[in-house]
Amino acid sequence: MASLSGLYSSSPSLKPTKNLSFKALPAQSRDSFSFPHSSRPINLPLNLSAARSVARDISHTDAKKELLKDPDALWKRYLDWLYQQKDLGLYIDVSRVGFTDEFVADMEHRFKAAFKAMEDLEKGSIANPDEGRMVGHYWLRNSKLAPKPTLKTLIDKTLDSICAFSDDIISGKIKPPSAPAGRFTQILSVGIGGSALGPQFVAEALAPDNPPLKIRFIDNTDPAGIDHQIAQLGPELASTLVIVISKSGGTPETRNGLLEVQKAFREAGLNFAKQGVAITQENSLLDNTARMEGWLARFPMYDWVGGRTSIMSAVGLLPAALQGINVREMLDGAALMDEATRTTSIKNNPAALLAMCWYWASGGVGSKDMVILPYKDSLLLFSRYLQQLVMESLGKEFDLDGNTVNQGLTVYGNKGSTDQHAYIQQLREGVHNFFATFIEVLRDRPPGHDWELEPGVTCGDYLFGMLQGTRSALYANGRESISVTIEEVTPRSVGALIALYERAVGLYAAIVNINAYHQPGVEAGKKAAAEVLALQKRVLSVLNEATCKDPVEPLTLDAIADRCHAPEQIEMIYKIIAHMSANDRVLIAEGNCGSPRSVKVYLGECNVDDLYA
Ligand SMILES: O=P(O)(O)OC[C@H]1O[C@](O)(CO)[C@@H](O)[C@@H]1O
Repeated sequence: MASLSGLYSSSPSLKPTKNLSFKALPAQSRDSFSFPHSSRPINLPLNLSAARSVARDISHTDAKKELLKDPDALWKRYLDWLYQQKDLGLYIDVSRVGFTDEFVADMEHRFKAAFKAMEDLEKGSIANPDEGRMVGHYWLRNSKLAPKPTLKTLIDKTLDSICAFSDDIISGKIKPPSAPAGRFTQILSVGIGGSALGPQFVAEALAPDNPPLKIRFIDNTDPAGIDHQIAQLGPELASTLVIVISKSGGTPETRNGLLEVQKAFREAGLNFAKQGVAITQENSLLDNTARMEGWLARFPMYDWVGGRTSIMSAVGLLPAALQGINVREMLDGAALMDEATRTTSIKNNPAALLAMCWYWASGGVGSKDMVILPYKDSLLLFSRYLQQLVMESLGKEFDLDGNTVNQGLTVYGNKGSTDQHAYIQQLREGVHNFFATFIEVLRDRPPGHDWELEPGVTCGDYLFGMLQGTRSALYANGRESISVTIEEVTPRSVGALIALYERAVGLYAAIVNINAYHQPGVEAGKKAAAEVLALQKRVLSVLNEATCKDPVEPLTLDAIADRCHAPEQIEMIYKIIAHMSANDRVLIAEGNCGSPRSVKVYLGECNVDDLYA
């Protein structure tokens, strides 16, 4: 299983033939809302080296105490640093982060190079040197930026074809072959990592209550999870559009999800190909499979777009469009934010502001975690989305010069005020190893739906109060926070939020001198998983041989490891046998499972074909 070739063929690779037991192993009005800018900085006596100190705690600084004692000074700091992007109705408040003027001056210097690197990236430089790739997600929302006319055409044509296809699906012009309703009603999205998190976030944030097609996801190789999704579809499988998403086209979890779904289609007497859509790079295994099997449609992923920044490619746009989400608005929001984040002054660049605060709060070495707290249910998955964007981009062992740096920035969070009843206790009073980002949404409900549940107070006022209260309570105890405010959750604001964080990650990576666009660490786990499955095949083959003897020769774990030429893998062999046993596979184990050395194993029956395979 070390090689991924043949992944998309549907022949089962392991052929257990009989069950056995080796049981029980322990198992407002937008126009009227604007903030003024003041230009009076507050001098906080903290410096860059203090920022780099892991143990730094602003509650112990005189400056912090001064600010707390002096609401006017804090208000001035607020006004001085408040960022607003009027067209997007987006605001960023960094006043509750304790950076100093000296720190900002030092950062201005560092950001010069970062802005230049970003400019070069947008012009098509090989910004991902380890993989020799350009990094072009910014072109997706402004194709004029693409460094070659052919790329521009490709981006534009793909967007047009996504919109046309989804219109045809929604209108029923393209019908499922055997659905009584005559229209596709469901989407089953199969993909993992960047090929799932973006579509999941967008669906949760933006899908209308009654979308033209409802979406569900298979984003793992958990058989029970897959069964659950298929079972939930029930007879609607016949009107389900299955979108298989994989940039590489060779990710095992996605391959497995596809094979499981194809099996369900066969069992239901349905023709999968007529309901299958692939989003992948040209000529990938998935692409070739889809082409050869004659799937309903194929959409391209590009070499120059990374999985975790693929939300504005077909990966995010097709599922969104099919749910009735205005994808062009989402792209416009992102494009506007891209423009805003090209400014080369930190104070006027929202992404640079974020990156600077991350650097300050985490000492530029990830010494504090970033807790993302959107106070809006529909933004629940934002922190999960950002987890991959930030951690897969910034979590790197080496810098661009080959020095060991073990960089990163840990991201977690769910939503407020829900989390106030879970872990905010520790954030306020416990170990001081984080900084918070509040995401505030001004509009509580669509106009005309609000009511006062007590005189002068709405449900949304409570949510607002909880956010502001938590922000104040954290600050009063020396815990720093950033607040990002949007007016409403719309395709534009969601596009803008995504673009904001994409740019912040890119800038931060540049100031700490790492490659944000590769993920070498993920490969080690994938390789090791492939090795485990290869070992399992060897174990089965060895056991089969012993089972085919007359009389059957039960084997100890040592004997199995020996015959697999893998004595150093005895623990893994034990785990493989235990796992197969727990799943009623063909093993017969004698002895005491609790004491592995006493166990002897053989198969339920000899498979002669496998002997000569
Ligand atoms: O889209 P693919 O190629 O299936 O990859 C899925 C995910 O796997 C990763 O490569 C990490 O395993 C992510 O970067 C990516 O988003």
